[in-house]
Amino acid sequence: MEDINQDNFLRPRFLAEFQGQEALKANLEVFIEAAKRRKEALDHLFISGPPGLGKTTLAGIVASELGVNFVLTSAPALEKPKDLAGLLTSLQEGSLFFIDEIHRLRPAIEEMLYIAMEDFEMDLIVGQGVGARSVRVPLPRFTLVGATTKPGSVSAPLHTRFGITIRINPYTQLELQDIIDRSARLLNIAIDPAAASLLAQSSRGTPRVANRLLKRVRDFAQVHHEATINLPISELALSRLQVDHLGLEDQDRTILRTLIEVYKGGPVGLQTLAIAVGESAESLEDFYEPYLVQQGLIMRTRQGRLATDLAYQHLNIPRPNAPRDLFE
Ligand SMILES: Nc1ncnc2c1ncn2[C@@H]1O[C@H](COP(=O)(O)OP(=O)(O)OP(=O)(O)O)[C@@H](O)[C@H]1O
Repeated sequence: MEDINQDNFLRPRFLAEFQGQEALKANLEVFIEAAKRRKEALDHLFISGPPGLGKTTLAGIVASELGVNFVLTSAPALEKPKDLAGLLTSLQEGSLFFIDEIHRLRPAIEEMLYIAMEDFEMDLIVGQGVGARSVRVPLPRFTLVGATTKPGSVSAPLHTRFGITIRINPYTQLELQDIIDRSARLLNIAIDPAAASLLAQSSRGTPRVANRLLKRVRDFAQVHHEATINLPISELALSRLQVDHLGLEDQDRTILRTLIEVYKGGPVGLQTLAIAVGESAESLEDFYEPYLVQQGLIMRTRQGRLATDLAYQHLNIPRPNAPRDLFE
């Protein structure tokens, strides 16, 4: 089980500690400073990007930089309008209200949020039975931060109510190396540049993965009495963790191997492939596939998923001649 407190401990609190994403940070700095000078709540902020890239971290940083309180929830936790009403009434002037997975809001909750975002008001039902009536109550001016891994699934009316839109893209190798160096300093362990570089390369462009690998490699270093995380101990740890030089783990390779060996490289439908590898279609599509596609190992086509030449090479499986080759 991951140490949650330690994860929080590694979480940057201010913009200056948030590594990489320079263009995005520079813009945010301006928006935060302007809101502070006007003594107004920041405009509603929409953050999209793959999991583990720092959406929650960034929202917390914005709250710290603004010096406002941070209220955090996620769309699946908001089952009934009263769940949202409870949180809205707990907000203070300028509060940052963070809703994770905002693409999963129920329609009734989304409608309620429109009024809260636009008019800073909320409809409350008072009384019971035939005497029940709806009264509109004012809310403090707050900033809604909506985060999602699936911006395309957010309804247009909701999306257009956000004044600031940010997309976090996967981190570069150098940015990840900086994140690993910072985390190693905080964890009080030395790391060689070559080892940091290998871990960065194996981190799938994702700080959360980088921190996880660092903590596991630290375990190997400590058990092997190494005061510094060096290249050999990192290589040993990654091979024991079955993480290869592209950052693929066992299940990633199972997906590729199934596609190649069972379905002759595809095309095969998402559902069929998901069942074959024992995953839900959603987790295959949202969690595993984006990185495999980004690395050029899988192609998404209308007919289904295809393994690329690179996938065959990566798994060291000879690619059978394509039919057209037979006629050449
Ligand atoms: N830019 C960064 N610099 C340093 N550390 C970072 C950065 N971004 C993320 N992290 C680290 O990565 C971890 C994951 O970040 P976070 O939980 O914010 O990701 P997320 O994108 O919100 O994930 P999810 O989409 O699953 O909610 C954090 O604990 C933090 O330590």
